[in-house]
Amino acid sequence: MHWPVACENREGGAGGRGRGGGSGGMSPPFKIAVLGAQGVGKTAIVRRFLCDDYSETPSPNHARRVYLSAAVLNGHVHDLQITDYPAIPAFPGSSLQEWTDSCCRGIRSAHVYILVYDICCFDSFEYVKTMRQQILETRVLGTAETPILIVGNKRDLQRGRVIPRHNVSDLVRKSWKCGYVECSAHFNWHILLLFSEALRSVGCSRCKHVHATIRFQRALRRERCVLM
Ligand SMILES: Nc1nc2c(ncn2[C@@H]2O[C@H](COP(=O)(O)OP(=O)(O)OP(=O)(O)O)[C@@H](O)[C@H]2O)c(=O)[nH]1
Repeated sequence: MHWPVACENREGGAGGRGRGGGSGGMSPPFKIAVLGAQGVGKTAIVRRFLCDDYSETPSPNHARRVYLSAAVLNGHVHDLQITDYPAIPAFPGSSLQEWTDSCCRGIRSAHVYILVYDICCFDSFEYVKTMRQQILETRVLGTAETPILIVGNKRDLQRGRVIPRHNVSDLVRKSWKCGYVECSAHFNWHILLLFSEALRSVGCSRCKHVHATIRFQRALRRERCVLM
């Protein structure tokens, strides 16, 4: 199994362009929005995925960070735009609100939302609940299907879990009809899986017949699993 090892992830403003290669600029990037309460590990997850990097020092985000990467989906290279948003107080209810708050730019047109909570923090799950509800209520009209993936981070702190896993999983999968993944950015558990799930859900809503075969640029190495 081979995949590109060069890392071309770029960090910058929303004006960042897709890669010159990849899909050849022909198709828009898959836009992935990572949301969650403060300190749940959004940045840690994104950086672990893109750079295999992890820091124990909290570095609160006050602005959104946009990263570009790529994934091979069923033999085609797609640009990925992953945006790590700060803990926004509410999902913007209109385009105007979205564009007047620089933290929120681009959020309403994401193709998939990764909503992260800390399995040891009840309030962070409440945040996810609220955010999901607001996304469903306020998304851009005409985008009926809004893939949302719920992610429980800090799985390594399992002993401090505040809601039993099966309760959350049942609620999320059966009632919300969303995907659910638990991960640890600290130990790199299920980080690849969660982005694969996110991409799969975008593939499914964009193109029904896609049974996604996914390889990520740079994100797969050595001991990590290969998803085919
Ligand atoms: N034990 C453990 N700690 C984690 C994990 N992921 C993140 N952390 C820690 O949680 C703290 C917050 O992580 P961040 O990635 O900055 O969280 P964030 O959600 O981006 O925070 P804001 O930008 O403030 O919203 C840091 O000290 C991380 O080291 C994890 O999987 N396990």
